[in-house]
Formats: sequence, structure tokens, C-alpha cells
Amino acid sequence: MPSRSVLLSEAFKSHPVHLHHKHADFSSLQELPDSYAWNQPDDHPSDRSIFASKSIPVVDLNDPNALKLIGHACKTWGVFQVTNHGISTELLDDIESAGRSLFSLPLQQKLKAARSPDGVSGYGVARISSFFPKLMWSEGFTIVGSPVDHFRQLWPQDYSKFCDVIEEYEAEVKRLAGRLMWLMLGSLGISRADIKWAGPKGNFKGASAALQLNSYPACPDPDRAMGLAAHTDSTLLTILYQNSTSGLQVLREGTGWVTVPPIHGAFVVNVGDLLHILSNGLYPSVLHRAVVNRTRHRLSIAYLYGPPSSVKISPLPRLVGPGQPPLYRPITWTEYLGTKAKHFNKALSSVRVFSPVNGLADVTDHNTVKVN
Ligand SMILES: C=C1C[C@]23C[C@H]1CC[C@H]2[C@@]12CCC[C@@](C)(C(=O)O1)[C@H]2[C@@H]3C(=O)O
Ligand SMILES: O=C(O)CCC(=O)C(=O)O
Ligand SMILES: [Fe+2]
Repeated sequence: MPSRSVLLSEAFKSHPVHLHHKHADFSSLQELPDSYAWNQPDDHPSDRSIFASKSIPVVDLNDPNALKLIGHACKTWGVFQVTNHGISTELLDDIESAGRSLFSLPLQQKLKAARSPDGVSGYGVARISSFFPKLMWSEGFTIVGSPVDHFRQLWPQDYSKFCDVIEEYEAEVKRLAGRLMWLMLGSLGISRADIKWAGPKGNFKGASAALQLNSYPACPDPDRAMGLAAHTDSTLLTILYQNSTSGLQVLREGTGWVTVPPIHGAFVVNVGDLLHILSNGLYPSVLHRAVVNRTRHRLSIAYLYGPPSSVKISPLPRLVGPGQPPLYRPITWTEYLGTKAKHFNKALSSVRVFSPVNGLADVTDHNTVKVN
């Protein structure tokens, strides 16, 4: 561990986003305001692809072949769903209803817990909003560390029961994340000895994470609106719970946008940018987005899981060799979040090592134009 550890919550100190004037009271909007109309013909939610014939793999964690199935899903899709993961449907119901209570508070109340421009936690629009000229039809609440201060502002009387649900959910999903890490890495031949930062018990005790509650209100003109614009996650992996309303889509090369159908009690697990780096490019970090719905409110809860914040992540030595040079330079999670805040979807290529073979430019050559 480096002596000076930079917390995840510090990641955006040098990349503040000022979006406060953009909070909307969706329930009062009967028509889609122009500021929410994403009418680019080639990246339009209305090209939402059918439940494609080849669909996202579903893996039962009790299946003796789970390791192999997960490895295959990670290589080919970068995303899969898991069932029999050990987290009770009661806890899922509890976290969903906590999310619902939060987003159904009056806007003025939610704004009391607004995310500060250089902070990570609190209520607000997606951080990536600053890269797009149009607004997204969603609101979010990010939790890093204890939610108690913000929850006290939201629910001065009964914040503690909501804190308990969040804490219980985080503890359970953290355990699942550690288990999934070993399955995802195990199928690449990686074992405990290869990842020192997983700790002596191999339980990734020092891992960092953010919990992102996303709310997508019913929308008067869903075909022209965008819930959450296409992005990859800056994580090792993300564990997503979605309610029974569909909306999540992943981009599959050669197919287009594929809807991830909600399965009651299941989680969607996707590879993030840091696992792509760790796997030396073997696992793709999947591009995904959320579209919205005319009649139904949609809720999703993403557990964005990463390494201890100051551990340098680089391609695993076991996956590097004479024919497989390391494709990425070492970077900490906190540094990567800063890079993402600056370069957005070009962040990953900005970490890519210069090579005369792949012809990619070094990070110093990277200039991304930010649309505000
Ligand atoms: C630990 C994370 C990961 C963050 C930033 C920070 C807290 C919130 C996460 C998200 C959640 C919503 C999509 C995203 C793209 C966004 O705008 O905020 C994510 C982003 C990332 O994966 O880069
Ligand atoms: O709402 C969804 O299904 C997607 C959420 C997401 O991609 C995220 O929070 O990173
Ligand atoms: Fe995401």
C-alpha cells in the first residue's frame, strides 16, 4: 500500500461538475422539453433492439459449471445475469422500497442532500451529464461510505431504518462481489496468490465501492428521451439490481443494443474498465445505457465495485507474456475516476500503453473535447 492513500470520495476534487440548475421535477412535465430531446438518428432509443435471438447469459451460481459459464459470458458479452446468488428477495424488496421512498420525496427535500460539485455522494443527475448537450430523463443518489449525514437531511425522523437497509445490502453485495471476482478471474487461471490486494483471506476486505440508486420516471415521449447515456463503468465489476421494468441495454458488436430482461430476484453483473485492464483486454468492458418508459417508473440499484482506492491496477503478470504485451499502464481507482471525469468514454484508451503495433497514442497526446 502506498503511504498516502487517496480516498474514493476525493476522486472528483479536481474535476468538479456544476449541474445544479438542471434538477427537474419530472412529475410536473406533461411534454418532453427540448432540453431532454435526444434526436440523433443513429443513437436513438427507438432503435431499441428486440430481445435479441442471442441473449445475455444467465448463470445459476449453484451450477457446477458456473466458473466456465461466467468466463465465457465475460469474454463474449462482458455481462451476464446471476441467480441463486444467496441474497434474499426480502432484502431486495427492502432496498427497492428504500429507493422508492427516497425518489418520491419532494424535490426540495431531495435537494437538501444534493451532491456537491466536487463530491461523490448525494442526490443529483449522472456525473457524465456534463459530456452531453441534452439532459437525461433520470435522477440518482450516490452513496460512498456512510449515508447517515445525507439521510438525516432527507428523513430527519426515521433516517436510521434507511441507513440499516443500505448497510445490510452493502455488506451482502460486497460478499457476492468478492465471490464473483474469484469466479471471473478463476476462469482466466488466476488464483489467490496472484492478487495480493485481495487480502490474506482472499475476501477483498479493503475493496471500495459506491452504491448508485437510479430512478427513471415515466416519460411522456420515451422514444426521444434518454435515461442514462451509453457508458462503461469505471469499476472492476458492477452488480445491478433492476426492478421489473426493463430499460437496461448493452451494446453487442454486430447486433446492436440488446435489452437485458428483468429476472425476478436476479442481478445483472457487468465487467468494468478496471477488470478489462486487469484481464489485459481479455474481458470487454461493456457499453450500456438505460432507456425510459411511457407508463412505468423504473428503479435500478448499481453496486459499483473496485479495488482498495490506492492500489495500482495493471494487467495481471500471468496474462502478460512475449506474445501478449501489457496493454495498459498501472493506475489506481481514484486516478481512473479522475481520468474518466476528464475524458469520459476515451478514459480507457487514454490509459492504453503506446505501442507501435496497435498504433495508439500515448495519454499525453489525448485531447478530448468536453461538451458542456
Ligand atoms: C465510483 C463511481 C463510478 C461512477 C462515478 C463514481 C460514483 C458514481 C458512478 C456512476 C453511476 C452512474 C453511471 C456513471 C458513469 C456515473 O456518471 O456515475 C458511474 C461512474 C463510473 O462508473 O464512471
Ligand atoms: O439503470 C440501469 O439499468 C443502468 C445503471 C447504470 O448503468 C449505472 O448506474 O452505472
Ligand atoms: Fe453503468
